[in-house]
Amino acid sequence: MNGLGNDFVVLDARADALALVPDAIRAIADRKEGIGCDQLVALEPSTKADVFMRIWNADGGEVAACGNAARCVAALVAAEQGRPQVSIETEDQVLGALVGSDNQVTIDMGVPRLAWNEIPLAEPFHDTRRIELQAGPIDAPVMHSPAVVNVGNPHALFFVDDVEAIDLGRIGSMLEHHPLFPERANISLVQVLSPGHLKIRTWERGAGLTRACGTAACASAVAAIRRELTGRKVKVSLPGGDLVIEWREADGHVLMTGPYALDFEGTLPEGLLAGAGV
Ligand SMILES: N[C@@H](CCC[C@H](N)C(=O)O)C(=O)O
Repeated sequence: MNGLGNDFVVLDARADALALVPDAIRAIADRKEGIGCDQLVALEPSTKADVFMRIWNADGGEVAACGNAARCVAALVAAEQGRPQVSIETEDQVLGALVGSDNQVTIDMGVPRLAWNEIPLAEPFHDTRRIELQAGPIDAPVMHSPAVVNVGNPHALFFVDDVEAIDLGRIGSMLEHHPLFPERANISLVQVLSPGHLKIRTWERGAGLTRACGTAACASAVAAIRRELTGRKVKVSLPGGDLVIEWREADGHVLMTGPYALDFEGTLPEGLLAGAGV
């Protein structure tokens, strides 16, 4: 499946438990030898929600949130259950979802975490709207003072004049592994096009440059709203398409709305996992 080009292999492990080791995940995610995806997702039984969604990045590391995959999984479960409202448990929280008849899915991503130790950062910062971090030559940093937000996973958001002018592919890994981020971080460039419209590009932790990152869109909107650059509802344009993000005033929840797509349905090719330790 994919959400705006952020692609996933979704495995149904509800009847038969899966024991995937990182080598197996990397083998499936490999774009040359395997199926190829940004994230691998397993559907598991849940006692708290309609389904449990386990998520691994292409590098084999397990993570607690994936906005685009949540829309895809919500659409699958809603079709199975024959109702538009479903819930998804993750390692982080239970997400509510509403699947529309127009291919659009809204996910309630919960309340963003903003304190330095919730991101987490390696050292205290009182104001996470802007933290001290410079990227580029010391005397002329091209990127500096990112906002940081956790929406189930850690994000650093660099506000820039033009997201296309920076070679994110070159500096993304270095920023992802910056010592300020003890759990590493997803790195985004954010451009304010208008008070209702952001444009972003994201280097994903454990996956690299992506066509779209749902949690990055949520984190970017939260950061822009905290800096009073936009209203509480914004369109976020990503290389793969658009999402609408609302940070609801009443309860502080972030709502993400966007499409999903089913690319292919079948079984894993035989031999793909041979020698991968499954
Ligand atoms: N593609 C996802 C985010 C996947 C996890 C992320 N790379 C992390 O390590 O936290 C999305 O759409 O949110």
